[in-house]
Amino acid sequence: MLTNQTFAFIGAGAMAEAIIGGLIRKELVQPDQISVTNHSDKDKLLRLEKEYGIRSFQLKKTEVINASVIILAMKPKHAEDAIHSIRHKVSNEQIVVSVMAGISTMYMENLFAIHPPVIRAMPNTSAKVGASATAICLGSYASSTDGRIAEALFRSIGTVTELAEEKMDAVTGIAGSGPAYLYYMVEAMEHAGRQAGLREDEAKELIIQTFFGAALRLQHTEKTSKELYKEIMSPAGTTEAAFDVLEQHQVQEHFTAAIMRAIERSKELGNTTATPFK
Ligand SMILES: NC(=O)C1=CN([C@@H]2O[C@H](COP(=O)(O)OP(=O)(O)OC[C@H]3O[C@@H](n4cnc5c(N)ncnc54)[C@H](O)[C@@H]3O)[C@@H](O)[C@H]2O)C=CC1
Ligand SMILES: O=C(O)[C@@H]1CCC=N1
Repeated sequence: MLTNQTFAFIGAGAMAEAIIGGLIRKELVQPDQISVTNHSDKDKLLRLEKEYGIRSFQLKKTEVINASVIILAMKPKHAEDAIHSIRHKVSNEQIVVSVMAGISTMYMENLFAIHPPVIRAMPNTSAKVGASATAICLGSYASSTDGRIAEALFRSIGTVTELAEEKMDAVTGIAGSGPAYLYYMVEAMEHAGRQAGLREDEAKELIIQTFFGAALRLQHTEKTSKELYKEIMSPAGTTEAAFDVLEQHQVQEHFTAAIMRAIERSKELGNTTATPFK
């Protein structure tokens, strides 16, 4: 499904690179199927060309963007400017895939001069190692074939769930931002390891396997998350001692509130009013 497609990334930041890196690593897409541009950082484009063997291009010099799939990977606040700058370079035969947090398919559709199929996606940076949890939803002009192409793109870098658009903000707060919460917890484990005398490399190996093991266990059991952590707690043991501190500081309540704030922020990012193309 991907062998006949070509991909142009508009935006060459962390997320674009994670997707490009993942695609190339899986070898389902060849480097010559991928091109990339950004706003102004030529050095970054040169590095991407060198590291991944892909091609970079300048929007100004290009009439129609030369790709069957165009991936919008700029910050949400740049969505309007970016779409304005490409709207005459896109045809209805090209699929526009956006990974921007909060930005709705209708908002993007209104900014184009024509009606290209638009697909909103929310991947995460684990794409780089082929393990993103991505959700996608289809805009009003996207056909099921367009959806299958987008699904194949993201399936090559992890799992894909197709959802109703109103669920995309929840996905963004949980899975888009999700790896950051886990890395923050890893950082806490690293701090504790250091304080307790573990070398950095020793701690790292233990922490990574602990995360891997917990994820695998979760995947292969019917037990709830509560049952799983209760299973680890011996009466008056070490885990219970740790949970006493977590509960004393209401860590879970605060964590839930933090994730709800991310979901709310995704909605806020989408609450921009753009000037529709006339
Ligand atoms: N970083 C992450 O973990 C995730 C990010 N996203 C979404 O991906 C998008 C990009 O995020 P990051 O890669 O983190 O941002 P970033 O700031 O690292 O990269 C943004 C890129 O867009 C380019 N850009 C801005 N305006 C442009 C224009 N008019 N034309 C061409 N290029 C333009 C910039 O030059 C830069 O290369 C955001 O909308 C974000 O919501 C989605 C899921 C996860
Ligand atoms: O922080 C952000 O806005 C982006 C969206 C999801 C992950 N990173």
